[in-house]
Amino acid sequence: MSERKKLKLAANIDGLGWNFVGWQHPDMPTDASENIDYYVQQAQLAEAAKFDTLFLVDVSHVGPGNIPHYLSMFEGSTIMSAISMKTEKIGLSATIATSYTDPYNVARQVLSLDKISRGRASVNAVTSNPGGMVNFSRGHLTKADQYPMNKEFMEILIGLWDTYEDDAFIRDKERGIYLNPGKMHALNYRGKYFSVDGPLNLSRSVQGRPVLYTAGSSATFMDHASSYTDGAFIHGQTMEATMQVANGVRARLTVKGRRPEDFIVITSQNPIVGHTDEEAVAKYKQLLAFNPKNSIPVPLFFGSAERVAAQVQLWYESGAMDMLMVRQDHPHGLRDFIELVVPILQERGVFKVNYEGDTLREHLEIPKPAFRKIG
Ligand SMILES: Cc1cc2nc3c(=O)[nH]c(=O)nc-3n(C[C@H](O)[C@H](O)[C@H](O)COP(=O)(O)O)c2cc1C
Repeated sequence: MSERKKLKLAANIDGLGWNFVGWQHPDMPTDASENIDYYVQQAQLAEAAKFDTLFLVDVSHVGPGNIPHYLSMFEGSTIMSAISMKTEKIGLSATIATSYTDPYNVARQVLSLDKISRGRASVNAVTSNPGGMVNFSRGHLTKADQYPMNKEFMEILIGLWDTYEDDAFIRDKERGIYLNPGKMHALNYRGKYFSVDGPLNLSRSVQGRPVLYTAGSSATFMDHASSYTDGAFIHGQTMEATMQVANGVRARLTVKGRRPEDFIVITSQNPIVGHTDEEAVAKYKQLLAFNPKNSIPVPLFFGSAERVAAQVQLWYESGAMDMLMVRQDHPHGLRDFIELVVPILQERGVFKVNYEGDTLREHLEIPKPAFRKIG
């Protein structure tokens, strides 16, 4: 365990929360999911608590039956760009669906976010629900196309981010030399779904490349995560089930000659925390009372701060997660976790007390990838 990095924390900025009723709470702005002031407030709260990154999960196809948050929420890279100007250290992550956009656009958006934020950008590149095909002029494609597209997408993204070598730009006014053209590389990728020549018109990231994640549960997801990404967002109903997926991804990393220590396994929970168990139960019941027709599952991380801190530590130490993503069920879910649980984790040496670097890769304790020639 000597190489074990500290626990990482992510705050999922989920506006109105992950249920149908949180928006009715008196302290929740009813437009929270598209309210810039609310997002900035949550981001600054997480940064003050030294969270490693912000996260925004996404949806590509909605209808009136979705949770209120999904019905009116910001697009990820747009809101993360705005937040980057109101924060200094915390990482920024948007989710994009590789089935519903072009890799050239995403490479450019995310590397722009990386430049704007001075090395804090990341992207969660998921296949998404096949229902979204109809919104993106891709009604001729099916679920069976999604992972092959995802593979091509990842290869192009990584390739485009290595368009320029680190020292490609000379920018010497006296000599009138802007670029060393020998250090600019085209991609010339030809796939079944995407065809991209490159080069991309942005210099290399200070963190090598923006951090790349994906999310899923299948064997194909694990193969893609272990081949291409820096981290994987997984889910399990229990700690044991989560550990099984985590270990599945780690085993594949090892087979491919990668170090699991250089990879971030992420799982999300919606903690409801109180000073005491009774206080947490009261918060949960308050949510239920807003609309008795809408039940909310009892959170897995639930109860007094001591109890929840012990759960977090156990999940982390047993390898079920490297990073906990905190989502909100209760409008004070993030604040309560920060005020009550984080100090306990810090006191036990599980979570850091200060940022030790500037880039997201430094926060995550994962290496800066060396430039790799493409094309
Ligand atoms: C933990 C987790 C998080 C996910 N987050 C998103 C998301 O934010 N947006 C989205 O469209 N799909 C999301 N998905 C769905 C995946 O993109 C994918 O469509 C689904 O998991 C099916 O693929 P699989 O069989 O490999 O799991 C998520 C899936 C998992 C397991």
